[in-house]
Amino acid sequence: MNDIQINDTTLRDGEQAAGVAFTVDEKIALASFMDAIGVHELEVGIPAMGSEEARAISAITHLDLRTSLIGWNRAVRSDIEASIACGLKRVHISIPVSEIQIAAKFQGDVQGVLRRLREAVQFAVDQGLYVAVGGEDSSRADESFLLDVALSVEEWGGSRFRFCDTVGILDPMKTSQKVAHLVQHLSIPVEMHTHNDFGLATANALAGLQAGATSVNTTVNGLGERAGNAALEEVVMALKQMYNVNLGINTRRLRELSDLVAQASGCSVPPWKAIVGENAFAHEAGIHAHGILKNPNTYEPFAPEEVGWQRRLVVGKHSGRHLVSNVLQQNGITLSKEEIATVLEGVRNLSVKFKRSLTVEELLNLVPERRVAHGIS
Ligand SMILES: CC(=O)SCCNC(=O)CCNC(=O)[C@H](O)C(C)(C)COP(=O)(O)OP(=O)(O)OC[C@H]1O[C@@H](n2cnc3c(N)ncnc32)[C@H](O)[C@@H]1OP(=O)(O)O
Ligand SMILES: O=C(O)CCC(=O)C(=O)O
Repeated sequence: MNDIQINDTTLRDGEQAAGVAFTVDEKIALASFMDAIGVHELEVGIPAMGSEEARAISAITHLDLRTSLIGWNRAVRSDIEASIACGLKRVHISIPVSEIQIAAKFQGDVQGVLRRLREAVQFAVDQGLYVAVGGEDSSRADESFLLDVALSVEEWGGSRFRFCDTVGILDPMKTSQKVAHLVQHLSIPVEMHTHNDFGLATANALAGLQAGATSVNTTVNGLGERAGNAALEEVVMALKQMYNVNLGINTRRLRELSDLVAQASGCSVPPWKAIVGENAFAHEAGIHAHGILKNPNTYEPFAPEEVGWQRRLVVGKHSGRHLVSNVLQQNGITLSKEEIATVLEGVRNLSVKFKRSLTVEELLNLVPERRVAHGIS
């Protein structure tokens, strides 16, 4: 896996999450941040929406960012004209490719769909634009029809073809087979766009990359339609840690970026969220904390600092004596084995009562008074 490009679509598919609406300033701030950390390409939105959306996209095109900017379009000439009016030099043109989509949206008129696509691609190419095409619902499309569409795109001057698992129904094995088939026959790069309806978006995106795709659509925090998309932070860190692919992205700012997107979207990140969740590097359980105190590699796939986090050891219902005595020692208190056992019992009771882990102060309050008062060891 070499020369992989991240094309982040937080500002397009991410914003399509129900209830999410970024302001112009938020779109500018997010684009600038992703540019600053080295994301290669940004799908900045849908110019055909007009008004605020077009204003935000125009503003982003005027920022003179290093990252490439691409706008999302239907296979409609006026959509592409709207992209040009925003100052975009790259357009993504989407076309449904599955029977179910073509039947619902174009009354099953396959030839009409292909005609629309050809006209749109040729118009965009004639305007001197970089043209990428997305096969909407590629995963449910007939495989030979999908390949014919992609080969036609290549012939018409398109520069990239996006394989979309629009409703997130693939698993990594099937993704790999379908994407490998496309890659074998195409000269243009293939891009992955995977949805998380079965929790497999990141796994499928990686399977597609392993099968030869060289670009991948991501969103920060996995934000996006329904259950969301492949998460930027997951794809970037999996590539780095599992496949030794360094994308040149400053991963130390991923958590900060996650916070920005959570704030702008109003969608908070669950504590257990991979890479950026509050608990991603937190340890409470006795056996885990005991291991971590000896060697953090026992229960961490990589150091938290790599993504802008810090390790947290918290005392709670599942903690054991090693962690409790470690925290107490950091506060100048050394207890006997029996005393630790008593404190631990108090920790378990209080954690259940409070339904959370304890603060250090709450832990200290469980220590026999004379010990705290005199710091006796
Ligand atoms: C899988 C995806 O995520 S695709 C991206 C989806 N994103 C969005 O829809 C968000 C932004 N969308 C919008 O603001 C609006 O839908 C617009 C501006 C694009 C179009 O708005 P409207 O003209 O009001 O149409 P509406 O959204 O109700 O219906 C979609 C129309 O686009 C057509 N269409 C859908 N996909 C495509 C396509 N890839 N190429 C050409 N036409 C298409 C539909 O057939 C329908 O056309 P019709 O009006 O002739 O029946
Ligand atoms: O780019 C496309 O063709 C559609 C992308 C998309 O959002 C999807 O298929 O879910």
